[in-house]
Amino acid sequence: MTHRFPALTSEQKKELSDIAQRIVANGKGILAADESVGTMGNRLQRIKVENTEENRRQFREILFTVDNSINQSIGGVILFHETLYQKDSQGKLFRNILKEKGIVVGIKLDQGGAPLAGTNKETTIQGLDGLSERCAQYKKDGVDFGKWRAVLRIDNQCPSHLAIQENANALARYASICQQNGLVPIVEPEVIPDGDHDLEHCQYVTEKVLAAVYKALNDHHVYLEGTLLKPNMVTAGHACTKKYTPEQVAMATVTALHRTVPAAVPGICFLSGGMSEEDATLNLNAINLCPLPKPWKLSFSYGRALQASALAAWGGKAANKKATQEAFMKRALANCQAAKGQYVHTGSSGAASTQSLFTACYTY
Ligand SMILES: O=P(O)(O)OC[C@@]1(O)O[C@H](CO)[C@@H](O)[C@@H]1O
Repeated sequence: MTHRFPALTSEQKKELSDIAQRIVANGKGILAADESVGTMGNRLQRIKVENTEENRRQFREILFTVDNSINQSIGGVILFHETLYQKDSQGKLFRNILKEKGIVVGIKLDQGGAPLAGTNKETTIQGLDGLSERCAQYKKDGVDFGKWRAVLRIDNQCPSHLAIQENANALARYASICQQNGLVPIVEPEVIPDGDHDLEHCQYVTEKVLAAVYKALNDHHVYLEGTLLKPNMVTAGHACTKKYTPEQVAMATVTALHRTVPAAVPGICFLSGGMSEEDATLNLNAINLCPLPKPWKLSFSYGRALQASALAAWGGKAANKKATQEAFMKRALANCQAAKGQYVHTGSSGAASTQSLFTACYTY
């Protein structure tokens, strides 16, 4: 039996649960700034900026050197490997800038998709080989949490039983390896919004996926108090003609979570999945106001929905630093309010904040 061979000591458990709780304390959420080089290239292309290491560094320097009060709304930042070792223009490591603000540093650990033969173009995620060594090195380099994104698609015969089981098992194996190395695993099974399915179908699939993930985490003896979940909100497919209110999205989302995610999990930080910045905030706010039991913190781990206005304001020009930081701060604050169910939409959002950020088949 498991209790005879404990996976973690009580000190290790305490460290993990302290880290997880710090990240989501008081309405704080996560800035997902872990775009791979290719994904960042797509973002920069839209604002006509070349995808060089220096341009990626410059944009991220602007985000990370925002006023210290950002630590009231951002508890953690997920970095890509390259960014973890980059410095600001004064020669200070980004990770130290973040830590001095009291922000927990995280790292993307998955290494992209591989096809699952015999399925309708489904994938599993790679990166388990050598993961323990990578985690150990990252921990030494000041990282306290990891992220692994599994992608599941709703389509003809999808997600298949194989894709659900395989991705759940990889997420659980990753989570176990992270915890052995002192990193809190962010477990991200994303049901992507591609397709014309309705809200009810997304809820059905999301429940199946989350139930499989928590079964696998239990099988792998993962300490749930030292994890965070990063799921999709339950929404209709991007091409669905029927539109749903934030309250309907919230009810479907919290129902799915309530049925599948144990109360031992300290926080659920949603991904934004191509929603506009404003929709991501309004939906999060409605989720926190949803009249169902909510034993976990319900917060955000947004990539696009925290950076779209900031990227548009920057446009690759150092002179736009102030406007960029203001745009970022505004979204961070709005989402922190939404994580407490206190966001009030004023109607004064900039154009960029209401634009859909959807990318078809957003796989890596
Ligand atoms: O959906 P969003 O909020 O833009 O991004 C969610 C996310 O998991 O997907 C991206 C691709 O892996 C990551 O950069 C990011 O952490």
